[in-house]
Parts: sequence; structure tokens; C-alpha cells
Amino acid sequence: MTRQIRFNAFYMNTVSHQSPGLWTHPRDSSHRYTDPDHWVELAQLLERGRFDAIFLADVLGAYDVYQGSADAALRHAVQAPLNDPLALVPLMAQATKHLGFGVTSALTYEHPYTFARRMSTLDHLTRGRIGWNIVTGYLDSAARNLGLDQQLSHDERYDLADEYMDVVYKLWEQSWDNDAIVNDKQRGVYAEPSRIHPIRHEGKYYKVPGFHLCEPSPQRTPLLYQAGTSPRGVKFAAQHAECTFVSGPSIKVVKKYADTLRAAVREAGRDGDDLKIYAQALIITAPTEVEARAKYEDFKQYIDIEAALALLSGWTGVDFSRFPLDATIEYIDSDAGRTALASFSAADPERRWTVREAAQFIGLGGRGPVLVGDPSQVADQLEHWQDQTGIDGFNLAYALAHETMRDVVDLIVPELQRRGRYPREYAAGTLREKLFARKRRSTN
Ligand SMILES: Cc1cc2nc3c(=O)[nH]c(=O)nc-3n(C[C@H](O)[C@H](O)[C@H](O)COP(=O)(O)O)c2cc1C
Repeated sequence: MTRQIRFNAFYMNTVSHQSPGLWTHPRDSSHRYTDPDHWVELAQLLERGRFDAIFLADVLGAYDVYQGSADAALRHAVQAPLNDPLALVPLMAQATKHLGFGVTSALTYEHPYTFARRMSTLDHLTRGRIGWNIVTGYLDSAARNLGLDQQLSHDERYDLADEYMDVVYKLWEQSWDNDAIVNDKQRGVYAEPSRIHPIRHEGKYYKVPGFHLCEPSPQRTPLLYQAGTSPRGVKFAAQHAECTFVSGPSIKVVKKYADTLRAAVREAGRDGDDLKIYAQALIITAPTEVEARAKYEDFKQYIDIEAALALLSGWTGVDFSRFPLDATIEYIDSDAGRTALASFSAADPERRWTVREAAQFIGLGGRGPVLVGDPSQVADQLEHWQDQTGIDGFNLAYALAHETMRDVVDLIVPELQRRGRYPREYAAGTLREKLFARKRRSTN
């Protein structure tokens, strides 16, 4: 059976997400991010294109590693200003029936008890279409504004994350029995107290004695996404994630991530295919190859190198203003995200990147490949990537909001459907049922 390709859209509640500088393009509309219609139009477009979900990234601080200041980030709208992603969900859910919502929330800075309630509420309001991208954060600026001197060390963030998951699973899965709600107007009983259980959690980081405040939502545990590819990140993903996002500049790097993740999932006692892997990519397409190439050349003019370096510095914790643009990037451990730096250094020892090359690369679509061509050429490339790496689909960044997604929906989706490589309809049910044909998160 031919494997189907799946799509997510990769957005953030901000002006400039993964293509630093492109917001200045005359056709870009991402400055409309404060306008509710901007998001409703996008949600309806993605649903027309049968996208699995919109994945909303988030951070809780400014990109202030570059030159030790947030000035470059603010000047060039590098993920700043940045609004809360969760508030977009009910808006977009109300305008759609099937589209999923993979929302990023950093567990490092919010108590699991209040967070679990917020996700249950959204799962109710979306009729089971909420997903959570579990992140531990990588910006010291976030930690500082939340009262810490600096963020916890890289691996300790994952230790805390393990306990956090323990708490939220107890709240979502164990606190309320399936038959706890009786809703009996005659007897005047809404919920049966003996079927609602305090979770009595006492751990190293958290103490939660009581029961979950929400009644069970359609999915109970939201669909779980994750995106770490460091050894500790992979271990975490193997235990918890149902979907993962990977970003790498080449088939070689992405295959390595995908193989490592599937092997870790198997080692954790799960089926290796029990994890949907989406690789980041940017598609630049038009009805003809000549037009697509012209678009690509046009977009390249708008890449802002300083903005790209502010982004890369924030991701990696390394201040790239300290290096000449022609210096070669070497891998060093840092307490920010480890994968971003590795993907331009250690992940492929045969490919050496200069600072300028990396900035130009991430300037269009972030850390994934740019696939350029007419619909048939792009479809060939997508098939090739999937066949060579074993990924399930793509997490599509945009160059221009929302033109990039309109091109994908109008040109690439029909081409893939003609080839039998893309879903024609959504499956019924919750987000988890659509992706995995099961109601509850599988536990091994
Ligand atoms: C496609 C993709 C999207 C990500 N989105 C976010 C995000 O929105 N917020 C965040 O704090 N981290 C985000 N991350 C970072 C990861 O959650 C993680 O911190 C990072 O990959 C470093 O983890 P590692 O050192 O275990 O690889 C993202 C990573 C990838 C690959």
C-alpha cells in the first residue's frame, strides 16, 4: 500500500515566524496576526486542504542572545511581539469541523494543575481536536521574567517534564471515572463523588492532592506532540509523544532523527510506527517551474541576515554576532535547544556550514528544506523525502502568509491526491481518532 503524506501548518501568533525578513514582502499578510479574521481564513483554508492540524509554536521570552540584546529581534519582528496561541483555538475551531490544533505550551513555567484544566476546557470546546506540543523552553529570557535567575539545565528540564506528565496523566486519565457524570435531574445529582478521585501526587517538583477540576473531555489527554531530538529529548519523546516534529536541512539528517526516534519508541515497548513524524519544510510552487523559480528568487531578496542570526542565536544559546559570517559552525553543548546547532554541525559531519550559509538557509522556512518547483516536481520531492526518511508527513512553514498555504492547498494537495498519496477526506472523530483510529492515548 502506498504511504500517505500528511500535512501540518507551522505558524505562530506573531508577525515573523520561520522566514525572518519576509514580513516586509508586499504580498505577506502576517502583520494581520492581531486580526481574528486572519486566523479564521487560515483555518478554513487548511481544512479545505485536509491538513491534519495547525501547529502553533510559542516561546515565553525574547530572542535576546544575539548581541546580548532583544533590539534586533524587536526591530525585525523576530517572533516578537508575540501573542498567546491558546486564545486562537476556539476562534478557529468554531469556523471548522475537522482541523486539529497542536498548541505549544512550555511546561517549565506553568503549574500542571492549572494547565491540565486549560487543555481539558479546550478539548471540550473543540470537540476533541486539541493537541499539545510539549516543550521545555530554551530561552533564558523566559526564565528570568518568570522569577528564575536562568532556566533549569537542559537535562533537568526533561526530568521535571517527566514528573509533570505524571501529574497531568493522573488528572486527565485517572481522576474521573467514565461514569462519574450522572446528570440526573430527578435525583438532583450531577456528578457522583465516589467516582471522582483525588490524585494525591507528591513528587520532587509538584504536590497536587486533589482531583481534576474538569469532567472528562472527548480525548481526556490531548494528542501529544513533541520536538526534541537530543538523547534526553528522544527518551522523553519515546515515552510520551504520539507525534513529533523534526527539522533538518537534508534527507540524511532527517532520516537519522526519524530512525533514532523510531528505535527509541520500540525500545520503550511501543510499535515504531506508533509515532507520527512530521519534518519541517517550505514549499514554493506555482503552475509552472519558471514561475516557481522566479518566486524563490524574489523571496530570497527579502531574507534578513541579522534577523536570521537573532533567531539562530536564540534557538542555540550561542551569540552568532561574535563570529565572522564566513566562520564555520562548530558544535558546542549549550543549555538552550541542542538540536538546532547540531543540525548545522554534528548531525552531518560531511557538510560544513558557515554562519552566513546557515543564516541564509533558515531565512526561508527555518531549519527544513525548501522544495521549489511546479506541482508535479514538488510532489516528486515530497514523495522522495518520505520514501527516503520514513517520515509520515510535513510540518509546512510559510514564506508568505497565507499565500504559501494557498499554493499548497490549491496546487500540491490535488496533485498528491491524484497520485493516491494524500487523504481526500478526514476520518471521523477526535484528532487522535483521525490520526490513530483510537480514542485514548495508548499506554504500553
Ligand atoms: C519543528 C520544531 C518546532 C519547535 N517549536 C517549539 C516551540 O514552539 N517552542 C519551544 O519552546 N520549543 C520549540 N521547539 C524546540 C523543542 O521543543 C526542543 O526544545 C528543542 O528541539 C531542543 O530539544 P533537544 O535539545 O532535546 O533537541 C521546536 C522544535 C522543532 C524541531
